Amino acid sequence: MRQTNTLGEALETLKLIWRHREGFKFGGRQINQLKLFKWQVDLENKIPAAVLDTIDVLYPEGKPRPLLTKKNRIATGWHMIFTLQPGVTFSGILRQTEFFSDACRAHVSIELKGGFIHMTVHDAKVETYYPYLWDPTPYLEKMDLPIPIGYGPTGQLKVIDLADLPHMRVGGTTFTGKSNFLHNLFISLAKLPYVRLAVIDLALLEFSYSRGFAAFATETITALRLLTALEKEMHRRRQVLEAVGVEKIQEYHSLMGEESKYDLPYIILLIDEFAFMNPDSTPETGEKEIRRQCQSICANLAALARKVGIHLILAMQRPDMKILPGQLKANLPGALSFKTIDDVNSQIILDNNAAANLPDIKGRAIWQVGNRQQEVQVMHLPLKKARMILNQLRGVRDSGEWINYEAKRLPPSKSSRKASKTL
Ligand SMILES: Nc1ncnc2c1ncn2[C@@H]1O[C@H](COP(=O)(O)OP(=O)(O)OP(=O)(O)O)[C@@H](O)[C@H]1O
Repeated sequence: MRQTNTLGEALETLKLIWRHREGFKFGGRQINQLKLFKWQVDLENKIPAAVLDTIDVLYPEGKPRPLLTKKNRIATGWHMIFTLQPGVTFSGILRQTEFFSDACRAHVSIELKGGFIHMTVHDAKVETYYPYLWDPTPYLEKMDLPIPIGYGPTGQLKVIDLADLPHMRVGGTTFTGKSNFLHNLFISLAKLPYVRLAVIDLALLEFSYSRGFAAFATETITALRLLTALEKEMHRRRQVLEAVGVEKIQEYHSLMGEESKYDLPYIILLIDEFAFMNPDSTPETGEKEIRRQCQSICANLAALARKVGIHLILAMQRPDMKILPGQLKANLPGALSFKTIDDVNSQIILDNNAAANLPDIKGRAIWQVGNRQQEVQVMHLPLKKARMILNQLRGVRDSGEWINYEAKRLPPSKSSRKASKTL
């Protein structure tokens, strides 16, 4: 009988002997078929076993505990359903998510559905590199603002509709891929002819290539002017929608026809580094006031602008509670976090430690909406390629600034509208 070296080989051999019902040797020892079969089953059940062990530790014997009623192997890992016993609460289990993640060495999401606890353990592996390749066309039938987030464990590209989301927060320490993602986002949105972009680049993240295509500010004083113009535009749009008796920009577009997407385009505001708007990090009174106003307009836009088609993406390296207070965070429901330097930073962005435990892979991040999360690998878009794509878009689009925030003129001129439609 042959000697096996690896686990894979051992399992292959198992299949063979199962058919022929003979004993065989593994590592020099005679293993009986039944033992090996049990070993395979144990391996398969490693995750549910880790979850049950964690429950044993968290809910000592004799005390009420969640009871496993169903487990299924799914493409991305395991899905388990638990019944809630009297004395066990959903929020109590949710608070223990980190323990389950640690025990399974995988991301765990927990939800309450129909009175049952649904736990999903994502133990599938994510590939380490994907180049930027993005065509929004197949998504436009169902989505207004499709954006690619990254590839998940199944090798599927996670695409979301920013129009539904409606705002996002992006975190992660330096050199992990945050800027790359923002360029992904910018270029992907620039491909949509009924989108206008605004960038506040306080971190000087090389967004200067977007000048003339997007409204652009690199200092807090110009950022304040830009934000003020956007806030006015938000109020103007609310009146426009009110006048025709609709509540949301989508209803306006469907009532007034495709053409109206160019009269009332979506506006996406991208801010990096949002923490530079913290008034407490400057001693100058004048600058403090500018930052305070910037922050307050951002909070207003996050709370009120989604229905009128203005969407925010706020990126930050080291957020704190002052820069991302609970209310603002609640209004930015989509979160993408690259690796953070510690649990505290991960907690601020995601409300859990998942981003601190990410592997050291550039472009690897956690995508989270509510308590659903998944690990993704963001596509790599080198700056040179971003510049090249934008230059091609400039060729078919009006390259004049669509928003003259100094003069507070909005929305884009007729000429830019005509040019956009040819894209
Ligand atoms: N998705 C990705 N795939 C492969 N490489 C990536 C990816 N994202 C970023 N990189 C590479 O990792 C390095 C850091 O990326 P990036 O500048 O985006 O990080 P960052 O976190 O924004 O850093 P900083 O805040 O200092 O600008 C770059 O060399 C970039 O080319």
